[in-house]
Amino acid sequence: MSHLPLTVNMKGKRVVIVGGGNVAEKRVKKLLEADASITIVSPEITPGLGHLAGEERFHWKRRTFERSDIEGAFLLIAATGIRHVDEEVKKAGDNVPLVNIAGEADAGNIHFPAHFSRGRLSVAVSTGGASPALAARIKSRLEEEYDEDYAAYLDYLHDCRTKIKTSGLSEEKKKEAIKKLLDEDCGEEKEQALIVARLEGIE
Ligand SMILES: C[C@@]1(CC(=O)O)c2cc3[nH]c(cc4nc(cc5[nH]c(cc(n2)[C@H]1CCC(=O)O)[C@@](C)(CC(=O)O)[C@@H]5CCC(=O)O)C(CC(=O)O)=C4CCC(=O)O)c(CCC(=O)O)c3CC(=O)O
Ligand SMILES: NC(=O)C1=CN([C@@H]2O[C@H](COP(=O)(O)OP(=O)(O)OC[C@H]3O[C@@H](n4cnc5c(N)ncnc54)[C@H](O)[C@@H]3O)[C@@H](O)[C@H]2O)C=CC1
Repeated sequence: MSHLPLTVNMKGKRVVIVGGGNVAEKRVKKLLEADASITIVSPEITPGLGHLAGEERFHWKRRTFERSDIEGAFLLIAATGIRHVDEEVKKAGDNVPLVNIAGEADAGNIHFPAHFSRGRLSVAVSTGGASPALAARIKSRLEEEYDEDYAAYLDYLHDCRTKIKTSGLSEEKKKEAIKKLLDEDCGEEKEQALIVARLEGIE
C-alpha cells in the first residue's frame, strides 16, 4: 500500500461528484463540514441531497456526466455504481489531483476513511479497501473512548500550548511543559482554569 494519511484543507476547493446516491450524500455531508465548493452531476439525487440542494449548499447539474464537468476540479469522486460510467469519469480525471472511485478501491488515488471529530481532534481509520466494515467498527470503538468532552479538552490544550510557545521559556523547557500538560489531572474545568492561570505567569 502506498497510501499516506494526510489532512487536507478543503476550504473553497472545487469538488465534482458524479452520482447522487447514498454514497454521494455521505461525501457531501463531510465535504460541507470542510467548506468545500461542491458540484454534483447526476440526473437524480437522494431526498437528503435534494434538501441540501434546495438550500443551495452545492450546485446540482441535473443530467448525466460529460467530460467538461471536471474542469478545474481539485477532487473528483465517481459514485454512480455503473462501471463504465465510473471508468469514463476516471479517464476524464487524468489531470485532477485527487480522484476517488467509490466502487473500486484501487482505481482512484485516495480512499475515504471512517472518520469522526471532537472539535480539533480528528480520528480517521482506513483499511485501504480491505474491509470498510472493520474500519467502521474500529471507528465506533474509538468514538466511545474519545467522547464529546474531548472537544473542550483539545481547546484547553491548544490554549495552554499557545501560552507556553509564546512564553520566554527555553525551547527545552517549552517541550517539557507541553508534554507535562498531558499528565496533569485536568479533566475538570476548575483544574484547567488553574493550570491556564499558572501558565499566564510563566516567563
Ligand atoms: C474504497 C472505499 C470507497 C472510498 O474510498 O470512497 C469503499 C468501497 C466500498 N465499500 C463497500 C461496502 C461497504 N462500505 C461500508 C462502509 C464504509 N465504507 C467506507 C469507505 C470505503 N468504502 C473506502 C475504503 C475505506 C477502507 O477500506 O477503509 C467508510 C469507512 C467511510 C465512508 O464511506 O464514509 C464507511 C464506514 C463509515 C462509518 O461507519 O463511519 C459498508 C458497511 C456499512 O455500510 O455499514 C459496506 C458494506 C460491507 C462491505 O462490503 O464491507 C463496497 C462494496 C459495495 C458493493 O458491494 O456494492 C466498496 C467497493 C469496493 O469494495 O471496492
Ligand atoms: N461507503 C462506501 O464507500 C460505499 C461505496 N459503495 C459503492 O459506491 C458506488 C455508489 O453507491 P450508491 O451511492 O449506493 O449508488 P446509487 O445507485 O444509490 O447512486 C448512483 C447515482 O448515480 C447516478 N447516475 C447514474 N448514471 C449516471 C451518469 N451517467 N452520470 C451521472 N450520474 C449518474 C444515479 O442517478 C444515482 O444518483 C457504488 O459503486 C458502490 O459499490 C457502496 C457502498 C458503500
